[in-house]
Amino acid sequence: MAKVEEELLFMKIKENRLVRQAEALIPTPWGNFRMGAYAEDSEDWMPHLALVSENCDLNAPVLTRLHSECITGDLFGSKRCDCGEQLAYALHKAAEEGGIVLYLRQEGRGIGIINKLKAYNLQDIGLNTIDANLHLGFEADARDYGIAIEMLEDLGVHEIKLLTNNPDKIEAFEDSKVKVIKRIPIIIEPNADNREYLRTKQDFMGHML
Ligand SMILES: Nc1nc2c(ncn2[C@@H]2O[C@H](COP(=O)(O)OP(=O)(O)OP(=O)(O)O)[C@@H](O)[C@H]2O)c(=O)[nH]1
Ligand SMILES: [Zn+2]
Repeated sequence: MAKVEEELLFMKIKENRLVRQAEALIPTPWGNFRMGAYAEDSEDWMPHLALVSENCDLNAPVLTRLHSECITGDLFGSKRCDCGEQLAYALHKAAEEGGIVLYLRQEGRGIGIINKLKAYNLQDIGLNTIDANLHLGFEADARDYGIAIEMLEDLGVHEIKLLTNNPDKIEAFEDSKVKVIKRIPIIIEPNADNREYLRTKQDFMGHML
């Protein structure tokens, strides 16, 4: 690609920033949150969501969770992973001490629900969560956390206490204006169905479990 074309493309990418399209008060079992929906355009049906608890001080270091969508775990309580319980815990902590839960539309570590279901079938015949992704022609983890940084910048957050066990999420903030001043673990008791999955995250993805 010619240099000028490259620069134009770069400018275009930079222009396509997420915009808070709408927001509203959402009372939950854990407490009241303001939910903001972020997308590049208002027709987007899958915007990323920011849930900011009503007691959140955006000027202080904010307890923050980056939660990637997992419809099987978050909505239907699938025991194949720890997502549903992690989401409930994050909302509870955010409501308790003031905080933000970013609900990122990166289902299946960025491969989408159709491919995640295919990956589950491969796991049922012996592949682990990483190899199943690779077998389908994807990266082990196809997520990009730049969206989360954009959302936090929009909210005026400068420092966060990140609720995670995933080193990639911490690394994603290294060159950003938003600084991770602390990591808070989010450990869910394993069950018979997710024990192997959690072990793979620990042994091969560097998760601090
Ligand atoms: N491709 C694929 N995705 C999975 C599988 N199990 C869970 N997921 C997805 O993994 C993602 C879990 O992400 P997060 O809840 O952000 O957590 P994490 O990356 O494990 O890191 P933590 O912050 O430590 O919880 C969700 O998008 C799930 O849909 C699997 O076996 N295969
Ligand atoms: Zn899950």
